[in-house]
Amino acid sequence: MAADQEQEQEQRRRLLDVASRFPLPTGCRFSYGTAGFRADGATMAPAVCRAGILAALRSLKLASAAVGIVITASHNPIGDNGVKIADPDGGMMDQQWEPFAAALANAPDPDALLQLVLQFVKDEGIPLGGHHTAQVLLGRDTRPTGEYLLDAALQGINAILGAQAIDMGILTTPQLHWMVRSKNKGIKASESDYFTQLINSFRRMLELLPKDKGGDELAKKLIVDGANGIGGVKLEQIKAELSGLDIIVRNSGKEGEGILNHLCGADFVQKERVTPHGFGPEDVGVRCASLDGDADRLVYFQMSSSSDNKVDLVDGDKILSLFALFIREQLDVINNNGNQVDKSLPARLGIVQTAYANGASTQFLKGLGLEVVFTPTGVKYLHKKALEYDIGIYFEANGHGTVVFSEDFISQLESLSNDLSSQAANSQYHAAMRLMAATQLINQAVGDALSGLLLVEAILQYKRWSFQNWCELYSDLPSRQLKVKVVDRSSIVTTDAETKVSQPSSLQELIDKETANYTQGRCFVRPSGTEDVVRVYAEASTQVEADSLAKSVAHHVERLLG
Ligand SMILES: CC(=O)N[C@H]1[C@@H](OP(=O)(O)O)O[C@H](CO)[C@@H](O)[C@@H]1O
Ligand SMILES: [Mg+2]
Repeated sequence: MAADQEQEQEQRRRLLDVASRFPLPTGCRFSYGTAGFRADGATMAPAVCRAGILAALRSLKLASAAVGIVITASHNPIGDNGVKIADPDGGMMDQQWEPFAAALANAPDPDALLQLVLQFVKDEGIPLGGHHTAQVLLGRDTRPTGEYLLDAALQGINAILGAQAIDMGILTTPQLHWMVRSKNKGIKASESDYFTQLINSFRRMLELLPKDKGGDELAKKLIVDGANGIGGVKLEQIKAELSGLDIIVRNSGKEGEGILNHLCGADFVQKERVTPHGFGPEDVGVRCASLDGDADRLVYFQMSSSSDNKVDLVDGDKILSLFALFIREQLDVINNNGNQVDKSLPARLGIVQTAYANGASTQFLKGLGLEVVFTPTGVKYLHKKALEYDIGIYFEANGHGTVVFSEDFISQLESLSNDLSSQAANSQYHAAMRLMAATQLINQAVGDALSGLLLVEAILQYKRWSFQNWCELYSDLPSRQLKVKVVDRSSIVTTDAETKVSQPSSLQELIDKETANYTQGRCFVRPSGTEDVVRVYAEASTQVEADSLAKSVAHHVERLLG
């Protein structure tokens, strides 16, 4: 008993101590947004330290399963930084804990922080006190504030008795998510295990290419814009082992090549539709890809003319469409009744998008007879929805997405592959093996630009499609995104997967009225979860109309909300 009391005292002392080491600057208010806490990197230490405490508590709550902490601000400017927590399955932290995360980050002083933790631990039945262990894996991107914030996170984790922090180093965000997931599955979870899985499954995909398909081979050359972030660094490490591809990394993050996310990266290319820094007329007609600063987003582009820097863009919606076509084709081959072997693989295939998905993509996917559903913005919503299917494919238009397969589906696929293995020349067998390789290649924890890129490359080779073939799958409707600064963005409340404003109610009426003036008009507004702005999105049949619709709605937002 005395020992227990001593531990309890020690636990309290540690929490008070760490909180006093990271006082909350006055006027600072953190909210757990679309992707965790984000702000100017120099102000983030208190929030990151408290995220460390939270991650350790989460691991304690979940029977000591490994939990992850990623220190990154993704595509945001180099001065920003952020922190988010990965759950044991490698996905985003359960949203039920977000209010506690925010309350903890905003606890005004050490006493308030201690009381908050003790109350939460009691309410949630968390075994705090040193009898149980907790494990937290940490990763960070290349930002200059990363190391300092990592230290803050370590101090937060170490403030919880029994918690162990494992620094996995400088990583892409999806690498850390993959490591957390793998560790909890009992699979080897080091960086080299991650690379081995990617390289081997990519090779496997190429070995399974049909030998007798006509058409041109895909050009081997691929130029990748690494956003001067961690993705380019990692790609440089493995590119020599990616057979069948000749990868050139630009904006690779090497000294002197440029600034993280500045005039480069997936967010820049997708929003501006121009070439990133470091690309020029000599690249016309070459297939190019662009990653964001922490390499969880991927878009493709190609310059069609040397006279300007405009690009033909393949965004997340078209990557999704490519994946959907490929997976559906394999399922069709497997389930085609004309096959020699009477085996089938029933699978519910679901496509998950957000309101930012180009209307033309949704129409295209629905036209294929696929089930398409919508969620609010943010991977935490899309991923969760995708898990409801045997195979769920989700993407945000900005290039963040992946494919998830249910355990049940994978085991059925495995047993089917075994049954068919005696018929190794059979097309059914090949289709099953291709799907198996895809489940290995794609990062099922979270969207991953590197694994996504390799799956794209394998599918383009499989289909013998050029960039142009892919790009012409459908034509995007012209669209425009604007940001509006308002006094309090939280005064906008949305509903119907963010497609409608419920408050202030007059705003939706105005949006409807404006939209009705445009052919194929669609428009919605929502408060950003990562920046202090309201976002306006508009689509219409011409660029001029899309611009004009976005502008007039932005004007209403400004007028109503100041
Ligand atoms: C329109 C847009 O691109 N929004 C992005 C952006 O969220 P906002 O809540 O819109 O700021 O950052 C998120 C995190 O990276 C990403 O998931 C999301 O798609
Ligand atoms: Mg990112």
